[in-house]
Amino acid sequence: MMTTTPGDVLKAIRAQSPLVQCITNYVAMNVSANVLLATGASPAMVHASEESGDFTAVVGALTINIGTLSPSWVEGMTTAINAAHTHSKPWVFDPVAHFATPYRSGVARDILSLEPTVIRGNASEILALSGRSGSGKGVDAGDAVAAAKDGARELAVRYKSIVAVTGEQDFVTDGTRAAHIEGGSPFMPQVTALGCALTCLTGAGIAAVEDPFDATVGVLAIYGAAGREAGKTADGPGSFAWKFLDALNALAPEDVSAELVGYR
Ligand SMILES: Nc1ncnc2c1ncn2[C@@H]1O[C@H](COP(=O)(O)OP(=O)(O)O)[C@@H](O)[C@H]1O
Ligand SMILES: Cc1ncsc1CCOP(=O)(O)O
Ligand SMILES: [Mg+2]
Repeated sequence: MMTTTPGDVLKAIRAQSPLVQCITNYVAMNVSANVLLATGASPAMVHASEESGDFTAVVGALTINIGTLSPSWVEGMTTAINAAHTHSKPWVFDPVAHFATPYRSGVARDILSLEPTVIRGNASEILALSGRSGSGKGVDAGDAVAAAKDGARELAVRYKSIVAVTGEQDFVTDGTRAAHIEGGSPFMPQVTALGCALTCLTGAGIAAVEDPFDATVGVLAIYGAAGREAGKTADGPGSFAWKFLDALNALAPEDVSAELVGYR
């Protein structure tokens, strides 16, 4: 049984409103900030190396996303991750399309070697990160979550991380424990940067709750529940996007745990 339920994670985020430093990408900045605010957390997009490490010292958690990379951003990321280690702050890594170019792959490897608290990616990203071949198309997944489970377990052990693989049904593991999370909506992959925003929200979870495994499972369940709710009345990706923010905001803690279908 989980010591901290997904409903507890939602309550903790709302009660503490943790400050989350999101070093994300140009596409995801606005939607990620809105997702954090709607859920009850406090986002800040601070990425310049001149200040990123100083900022990490005062946040609840840091999130790193390589969606729109450049050398100056990588410097900002590295500075922030080093500060996270110095100040014992948990951090999340989102390896967006890391297999797409040699530059991206190299940066992802370097970041991974710093042992993120949580790695969150779609099935194609996690498959490729574990050294298996997949069929990702840029930032979009082309593989099923089930295909990435073995790789996720291996990555979790190798990097001492929690690994979250998302898709139609999500999978989370720390190498020993594992959970499956349902919910969401087929509109979710049709709205850009909802995965990136989930990575930022995972930062809020690990800032608010002690156990990063329970925190990650809880955040995925919150997302799944809000996605399911918004999908009930959405007419397409456009109305889904705003209904999803409203659903995150309106979510009741007692309605979150239904998304959690397997935990051991
Ligand atoms: N077909 C689907 N049905 C329901 N939920 C989905 C589906 N595809 C993705 N999701 C949800 O969308 C969110 C983002 O996941 P995903 O699309 O895998 O990330 P990314 O945008 O990084 O590729 C997750 O909460 C996931 O559960
Ligand atoms: C379209 C795009 N291009 C570079 S980053 C990005 C956003 C990807 O967002 P997500 O991984 O959440 O689909
Ligand atoms: Mg993504």
